[in-house]
Amino acid sequence: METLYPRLILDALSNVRYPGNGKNIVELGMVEDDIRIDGNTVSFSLIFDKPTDPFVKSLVKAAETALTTYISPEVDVKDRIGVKFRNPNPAPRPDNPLKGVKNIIGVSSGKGGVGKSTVASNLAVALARMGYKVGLLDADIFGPSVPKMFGVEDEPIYAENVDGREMIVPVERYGVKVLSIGFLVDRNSPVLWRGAMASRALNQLITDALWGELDYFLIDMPPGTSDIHLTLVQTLAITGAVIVSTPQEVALADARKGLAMFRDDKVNVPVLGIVENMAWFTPAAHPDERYYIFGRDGAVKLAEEFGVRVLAQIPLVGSICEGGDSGAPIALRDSITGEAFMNLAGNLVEAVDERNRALPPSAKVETHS
Ligand SMILES: Nc1ncnc2c1ncn2[C@@H]1O[C@H](COP(=O)(O)OP(=O)(O)OP(=O)(O)O)[C@@H](O)[C@H]1O
Repeated sequence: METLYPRLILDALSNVRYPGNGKNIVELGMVEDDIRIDGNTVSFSLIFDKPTDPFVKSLVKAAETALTTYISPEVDVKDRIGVKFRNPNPAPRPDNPLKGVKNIIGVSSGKGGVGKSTVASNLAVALARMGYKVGLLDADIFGPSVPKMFGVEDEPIYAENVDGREMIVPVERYGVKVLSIGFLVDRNSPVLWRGAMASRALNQLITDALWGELDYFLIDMPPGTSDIHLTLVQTLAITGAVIVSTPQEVALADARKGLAMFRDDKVNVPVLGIVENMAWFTPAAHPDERYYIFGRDGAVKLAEEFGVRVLAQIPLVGSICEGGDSGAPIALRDSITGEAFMNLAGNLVEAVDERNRALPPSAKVETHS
């Protein structure tokens, strides 16, 4: 066998490619400058970014094989390749950034404009009226309407220094702690740009905000299925999802996609139930009459199909819309409609209790970078 020298070793190792980017381990700087040669015996180290690199074992094996194949089968390198990591202890992501929060509920819809924010806002107020500690995060980048529904659009947002970290203080209204993506991302900027900004801004609203102790943390999610949903399930262990739909066919078709997304193996968020909004129209002058203008019981049938609860049927009434516009959700009032949202809150509490008894806590969705 010819005499070994470092260049020969490096030339042989340049045949080993890092899976994924196709570059060889020498040009990637993965071969440490510690090659030792003693007769036929060769030892050196390979440097990986982090211990979680999935290719550590296979690349060590490939490097051994490269030396015995391209130089000589007599090269003695087996079990002599060390492994080092540039970031041996990557800062662990906080497992649950909301330590004091018991239940995280995503309020979602397949289609825009079905009343998801109205339901989320009234549900939050109703839970607070029942005595629970409630937070509401408006994550709907396409139409952040929670600030308007709570009348806090022009409220200044303060930060408080906690242990050297600037923490955002949620606005408190009607017993609910509220923050909205609309506070951070300019509502007049184009949707595309907002999308790019949104994931970071959302993370900030979750991890850099003083949510404190909460029984229920509601998230008004964007309609449909999007990157924002992925960001949320990766940042938070969501207890369960509530799907809002009208009885209309097009809304139901989209709600079905939303249900499938939450149930997907990779997302795996339990669906707590469906809220049928605008279930019927009741004119103010004829409170006993019901007109099924968007169809009848569509969401109820969808719930049956997927084996989930109907958490509430909310009628289409002028006072719900007025409540939203005036910044005072209808659930604050003791009216028939206010009562509908109190019932929804009661049913949700039951569904969450049942879910927590039957299933282990949700886990965040892990992805490989
Ligand atoms: N049950 C209801 N009765 C009367 N008006 C309603 C009802 N539900 C929602 N609305 C009104 O419908 C409009 C849309 O509601 P909302 O903003 O809650 O929908 P959304 O699904 O969150 O929409 P987006 O996807 O744009 O965020 C609002 O003006 C709201 O006041």
